[in-house]
Amino acid sequence: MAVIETYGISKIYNPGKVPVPALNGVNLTIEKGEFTAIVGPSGSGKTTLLNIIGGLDKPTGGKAVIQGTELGGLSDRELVDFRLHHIGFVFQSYNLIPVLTAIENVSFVMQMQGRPAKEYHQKSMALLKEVGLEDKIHKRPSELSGGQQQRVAVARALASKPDFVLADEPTANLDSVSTADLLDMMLELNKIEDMTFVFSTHDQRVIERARRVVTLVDGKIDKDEIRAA
Ligand SMILES: Nc1ncnc2c1ncn2[C@@H]1O[C@H](COP(=O)(O)OP(=O)(O)OP(=O)(O)O)[C@@H](O)[C@H]1O
Repeated sequence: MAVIETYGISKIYNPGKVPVPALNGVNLTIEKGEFTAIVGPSGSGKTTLLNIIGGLDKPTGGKAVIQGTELGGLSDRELVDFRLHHIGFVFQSYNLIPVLTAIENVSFVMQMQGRPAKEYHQKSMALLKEVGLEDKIHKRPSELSGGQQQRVAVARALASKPDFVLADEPTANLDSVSTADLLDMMLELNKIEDMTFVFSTHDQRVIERARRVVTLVDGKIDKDEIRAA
């Protein structure tokens, strides 16, 4: 079963009198274990598509199916619960909780899922080790570099044992060394854990390392390239 399927997704924003078309008939299937970049010019619909796949926004037409569940068939409450258990989110601005330490930020999702304290503490330690931050577990976000904060964000995304990780411009605020390190880490998690990653990016160095590159132009898929591993 595919992890992500979209069928004829369209999205028209209606902020004022003039409707703004953002997506126009997007059909996309992403299988488990893919490492896919969504690219395209500014305004081509990348964030809108990721928000719809992540159940953060609803399409005007068409449907998004995640691991066999059609998101449009869920109530708002069910959708919140579905996101918590099925999708890991990474944002360009990291979105860590400032007053919590690295380990508390990672544990938070598992606490919300109602997992026992012992389990989430051990799991958070293991995840922070996996992203190379075992010596920073008690640091708050303000005490970490941008690259380190984004590593915590990836560890947090993985904590929910998601079906896939969705990342909107994850390297937008990182320097080139941190970008390369983050990509190495994501590729390693992809290889070792078969974790599916879908991310939007403008960064050519990130695009070069994707295994599949889906290009959006004016809200439509213009190109879909699969690269040899
Ligand atoms: N909340 C909104 N209200 C109105 N129009 C919006 C809204 N969000 C996005 N749009 C419009 O929808 C279109 C697609 O925007 P989107 O942010 O998905 O593109 P993008 O490819 O992610 O762009 P960027 O690379 O600049 O982040 C654009 O024309 C944008 O102005």
